[in-house]
Amino acid sequence: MEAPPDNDVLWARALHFTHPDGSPALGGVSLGVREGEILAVSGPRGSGKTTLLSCLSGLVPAQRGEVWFNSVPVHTMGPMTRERLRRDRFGWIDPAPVLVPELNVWENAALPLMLRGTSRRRAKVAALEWLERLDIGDRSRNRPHELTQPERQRACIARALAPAPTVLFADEPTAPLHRADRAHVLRTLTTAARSHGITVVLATHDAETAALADRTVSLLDGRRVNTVHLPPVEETQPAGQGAACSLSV
Ligand SMILES: Nc1ncnc2c1ncn2[C@@H]1O[C@H](COP(=O)(O)OP(=O)(O)OP(=O)(O)O)[C@@H](O)[C@H]1O
Repeated sequence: MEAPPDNDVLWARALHFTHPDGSPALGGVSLGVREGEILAVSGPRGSGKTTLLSCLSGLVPAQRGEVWFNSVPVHTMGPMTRERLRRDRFGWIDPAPVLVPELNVWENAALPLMLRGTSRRRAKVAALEWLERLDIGDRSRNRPHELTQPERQRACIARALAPAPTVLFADEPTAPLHRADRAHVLRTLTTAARSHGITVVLATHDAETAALADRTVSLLDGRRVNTVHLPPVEETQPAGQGAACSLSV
């Protein structure tokens, strides 16, 4: 078995994934992510970005191929070990905000820290700090249903950053935000990642978002291609349809 390079925090080789209904999603994707790097995974809708992040993070095991985290094989781990790895070392941001409705905003943001064993008091301090940075400190005592969708997404981003994960998987993290909010939240996210040495794997079909990354890996139909030219997200229309793109393989 080929060993991953030492300076890659994540390394994947020949990942294949087919969904249970037979839909092919990844057709042999290999990549490396360096420590502290912000890597964009770009491609039009349905190109396999979410599936790739799910396999890299150990959320779902690829049917074929290898994933290594800090030179430890993830592809041979059992479900409990993968779960612990995700809880202790990884963060995840979904394209749509999902919060626990019974908890207020700071309790939601503090949850991953408390699951790692941090005291409630220290977790609260960290959660409030990140909520402030994301401009929703004044909503910290509200329940999720009292927030707007963009505010809920900011809370999810604070929740992902508060534990300073080794790797943050961000799947279209600014999808529910307005254009003006998007730039601010992305800047906060990338600045936080750089100052805390957090490695980010950022799935996006938006060229402007991908431009903030150190490097971009492009996907098309579950395979890596050299370039996918994506329009800024405002030019994609009508909503819900695949982004127009041109590619060079
Ligand atoms: N749960 C599922 N069951 C069956 N097929 C799926 C499922 N999720 C995704 N797919 C299919 O797998 C392929 C890759 O999807 P994936 O969501 O990984 O792409 P994506 O680039 O993240 O797209 P999007 O930007 O729309 O989220 C697509 O053909 C998609 O239709």
